Amino acid sequence: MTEPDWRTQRDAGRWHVGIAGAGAIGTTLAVRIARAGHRVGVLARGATLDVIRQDGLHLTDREGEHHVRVEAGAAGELGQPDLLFLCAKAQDLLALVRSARPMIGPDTLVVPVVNGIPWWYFEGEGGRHQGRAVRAVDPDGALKDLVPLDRLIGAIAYITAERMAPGVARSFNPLKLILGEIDHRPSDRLARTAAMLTACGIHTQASGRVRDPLWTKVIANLSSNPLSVVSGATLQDIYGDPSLSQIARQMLSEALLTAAAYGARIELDPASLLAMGAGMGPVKTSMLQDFEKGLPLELSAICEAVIELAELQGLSMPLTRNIAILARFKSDSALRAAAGL
Ligand SMILES: NC(=O)C1=CN([C@@H]2O[C@H](COP(=O)(O)OP(=O)(O)OC[C@H]3O[C@@H](n4cnc5c(N)ncnc54)[C@H](OP(=O)(O)O)[C@@H]3O)[C@@H](O)[C@H]2O)C=CC1
Ligand SMILES: CC(C)(CO)C(=O)C(=O)O
Repeated sequence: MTEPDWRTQRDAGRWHVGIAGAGAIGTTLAVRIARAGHRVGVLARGATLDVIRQDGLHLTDREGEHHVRVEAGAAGELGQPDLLFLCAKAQDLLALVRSARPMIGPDTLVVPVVNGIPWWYFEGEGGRHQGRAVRAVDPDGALKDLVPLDRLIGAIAYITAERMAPGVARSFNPLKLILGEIDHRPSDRLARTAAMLTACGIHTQASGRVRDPLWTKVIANLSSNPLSVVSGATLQDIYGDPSLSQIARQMLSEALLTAAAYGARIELDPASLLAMGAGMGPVKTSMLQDFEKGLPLELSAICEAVIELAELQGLSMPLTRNIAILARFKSDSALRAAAGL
């Protein structure tokens, strides 16, 4: 994979950063980056766009309350930035990328900040499935066609952000990102991007093995998110209640076996992960929160893609599959009922 010409003057200068999707994560990133003096353009739609145009973006974080004015509009109004973050739920990503496509210029780095297994998982990894699509998240290969691979940077977000209203977010934990080239090579563009974001207060680590933290995050999400929807339980019960934690432990084992089959190095052992989860207290997972708000769930990227990857290795994830089916059924029924069907 060749690296496109990467203009070195960005190193010291003002970056042009695009944010597509102005929800919790997009607003948090946009505010921190704009506050640091970079040019930020936000692709938004509907009421969110109206509010951003009128009132700008608001973020409350550990450093206080911040308000910024940014460019906002449709892709055609925002130019082609140096760096474009894609910040949507997995099931909305394709529509977002279609809208944002004109923003991807010959020098634009594209960073999807989306939980779960990404569509590019098998790109640049050189394994026996090299180039294969992940059907659960990119059934027709449309994402692969729309985002040039040589512009793509993988990302894992360790951020907890909440969208309070259109254009308004809050985030009270440290803002952490892990970025990595999808073919795991070190690169200047990765180092410079990480340095720029860190200087904005988003502590960004450049990883030479981006699929390792990706699996770690997926495993945490997979062992708790669908189970939280099925049971209505908080993290403290999922990982701490004697019966529920048995299910979480078994799902954790299934996911760890799959990750190991792909050569992932997971830093956390199951006991520490369970203890950490139980210690998080009566916190609702993001998926349970989405379910309670009547929103679609990120089951395709967090569960179904992992089961697909397991099957490619001849592994089955029986408990995970059943919990995912139950969560999917519960979500689809609720969405149908809300639509009067
Ligand atoms: N929030 C968090 O703490 C964390 C989230 N993540 C992951 O990050 C990703 C983003 O999550 P989050 O920011 O919370 O999600 P939100 O639902 O808060 O934000 C998504 C945003 O994307 C916008 N959007 C979706 N489709 C389009 C489209 N076609 N055109 C324009 N805008 C669009 C939505 O627009 P509209 O305003 O119109 O609804 C919304 O503003 C998810 O995968 C999530 O799991 C990862 C770590 C932590
Ligand atoms: C808190 C945690 C890790 C639980 O899976 C999470 O990321 C989520 O709620 O989506």
